[in-house]
Amino acid sequence: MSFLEVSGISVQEEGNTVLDNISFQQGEYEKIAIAGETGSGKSTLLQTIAGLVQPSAGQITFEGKRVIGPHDKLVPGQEGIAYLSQHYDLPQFLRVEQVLRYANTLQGDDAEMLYEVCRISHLKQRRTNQLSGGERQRIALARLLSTWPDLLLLDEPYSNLDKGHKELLKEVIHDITERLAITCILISHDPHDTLSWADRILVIEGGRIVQQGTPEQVYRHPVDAYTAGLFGSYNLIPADVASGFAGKLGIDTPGRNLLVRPEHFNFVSKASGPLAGTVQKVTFNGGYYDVEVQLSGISVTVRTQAIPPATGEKVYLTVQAGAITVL
Ligand SMILES: Nc1ncnc2c1ncn2[C@@H]1O[C@H](COP(=O)(O)OP(=O)(O)OP(=O)(O)O)[C@@H](O)[C@H]1O
Repeated sequence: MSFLEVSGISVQEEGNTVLDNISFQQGEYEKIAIAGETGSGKSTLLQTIAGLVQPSAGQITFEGKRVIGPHDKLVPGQEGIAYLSQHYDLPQFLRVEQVLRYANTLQGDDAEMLYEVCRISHLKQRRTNQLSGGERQRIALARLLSTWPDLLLLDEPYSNLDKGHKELLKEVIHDITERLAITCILISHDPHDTLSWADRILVIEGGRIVQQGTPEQVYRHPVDAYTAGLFGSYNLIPADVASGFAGKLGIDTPGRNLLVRPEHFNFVSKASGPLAGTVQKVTFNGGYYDVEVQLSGISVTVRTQAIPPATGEKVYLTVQAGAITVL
């Protein structure tokens, strides 16, 4: 029996298919991230798992029990699952300590540990209208966790946070999984949030899962340009120039589009560089440079942390072993 089993879930809203036959399983303590463009169905999927949206087909089982949708339940929601919405709400003008006390089902030490994990112990005497956005969010999270769920669903928790609050929330989420042993599913637009955190990433496009795998798999071997673009920049080598491009590297390709990440190109000496080109443009990005190189029939972007060649310079490139994805 899986901790969470999502089988063939579809959701219709106003005659449109928002989720289309979604299936996946989650093991206890497995960290799953969901990535996808705006409107692809990520929030709807979390809300369906939480029992807040009615599926038109399929079934969700959580810890061996079927999740009941809102049409079949007086008070929507599933015991043991907590959903932190992008649009959480706190009661106005109460002290934080009151908000937490009214929601709390935990005994003294457990409650204190939860507040410490959420980095809110120092805020208890504040009123809810005297808090920053990041502080409000951590209090909403602590209030939700005070029922001690087994599964926490986090819907874009990092959006609208400045760098400091974002880093603090990352520590909180780390401690929720490690110290409180609560399993999480997290949605984020930012590849830095998902690639470094997740055990597995589900990629959603138009309500369907188009790829799932470890962060390395979805980053290094995306199934298409959509998935590649969610996790960083890429060069698409069109099929008509692909065999000439790959041939120079000693690789046979089946005449399909190729995908290469900018950091997977290396500048090399003339003797060892099978791809010859001319630098068109150099962009400084802080920790690295993006160098646009015109090769025969195609322009590519090469990312380097070293001092870059100058515009107009003749350069030679190779691609790191195994870093070409055939689409
Ligand atoms: N209650 C609803 N009624 C009508 N359409 C809806 C409803 N809920 C969601 N949708 C539509 O379903 C699609 C998916 O919405 P959803 O919020 O799940 O996407 P998302 O991937 O979470 O987007 P975002 O990243 O912008 O939050 C959108 O086109 C949205 O307009």
